[in-house]
Amino acid sequence: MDVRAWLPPGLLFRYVCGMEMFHVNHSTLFPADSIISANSLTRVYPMGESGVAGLRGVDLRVPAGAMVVLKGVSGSGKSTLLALLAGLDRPTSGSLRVAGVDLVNAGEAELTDFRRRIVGMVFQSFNLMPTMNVLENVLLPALLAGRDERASRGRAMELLDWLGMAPRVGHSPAQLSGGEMQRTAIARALINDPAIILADEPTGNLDSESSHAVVALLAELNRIMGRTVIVATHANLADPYATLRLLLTDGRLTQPVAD
Ligand SMILES: Nc1ncnc2c1ncn2[C@@H]1O[C@H](COP(=O)(O)OP(=O)(O)OP(=O)(O)O)[C@@H](O)[C@H]1O
Repeated sequence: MDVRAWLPPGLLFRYVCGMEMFHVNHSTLFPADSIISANSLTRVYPMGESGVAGLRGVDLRVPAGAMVVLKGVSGSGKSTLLALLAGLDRPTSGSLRVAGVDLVNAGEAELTDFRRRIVGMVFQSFNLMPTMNVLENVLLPALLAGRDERASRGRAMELLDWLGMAPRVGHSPAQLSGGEMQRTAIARALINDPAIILADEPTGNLDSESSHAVVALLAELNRIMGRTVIVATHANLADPYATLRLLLTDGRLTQPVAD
């Protein structure tokens, strides 16, 4: 599905022609190197005597500007890997560099800064703040990052407008459909202009039409706006857009397929 069929009329022109908020092509910021590189990455969750292995030695290179589709059955380690890439969790052993940041040795302040500026996350369960309206949810990461409120409000409105959410900015999450909640979450993920979008089962709670729209949107963020996108999913919807397909099996990467 082409996102153009889904974008509100009139917005496509501004979007394709380069709105001010999408002027950075991040693939040019990390030209020579992989934006993600991991060696022997492991994560063992403390439990019982031996612990539970979430990842068992993952080697990974992701070129800047890639559209990665990460698959694997339930429990294979997809969420574990995304949490490490997002700096939400630390590996037990191995090395991990994302956008030039050493996520194994980074201090807490550097990690917080990394989470705020480098990555944007989209979750299956949306994770919107129920007491905040749509605009406030989108603004939150910008305010936490210490950005100018007035400028951020303008950017949030542009993003929400682009995502067809302008009529809903004052609504609370409980008043939204699943697709609208996910579009709000995508706007929130983009507010700090991250180089990398990490999406963990972003269509898991959506109907078929909204699922297609969200996947197409992520693909457009990759293709037109140069974001590196990693989508963990059971579904096949994102496959046609992938430039790199990865399969996790029991905590190990198997069958990396580059197009
Ligand atoms: N906090 C935790 N404590 C203990 N074990 C965990 C924890 N999180 C994940 N695991 C275990 O690590 C392994 C990988 O889990 P993970 O959630 O990464 O898989 P997944 O592929 O994302 O699964 P799903 O598709 O169901 O979300 C599983 O065996 C899981 O039980």
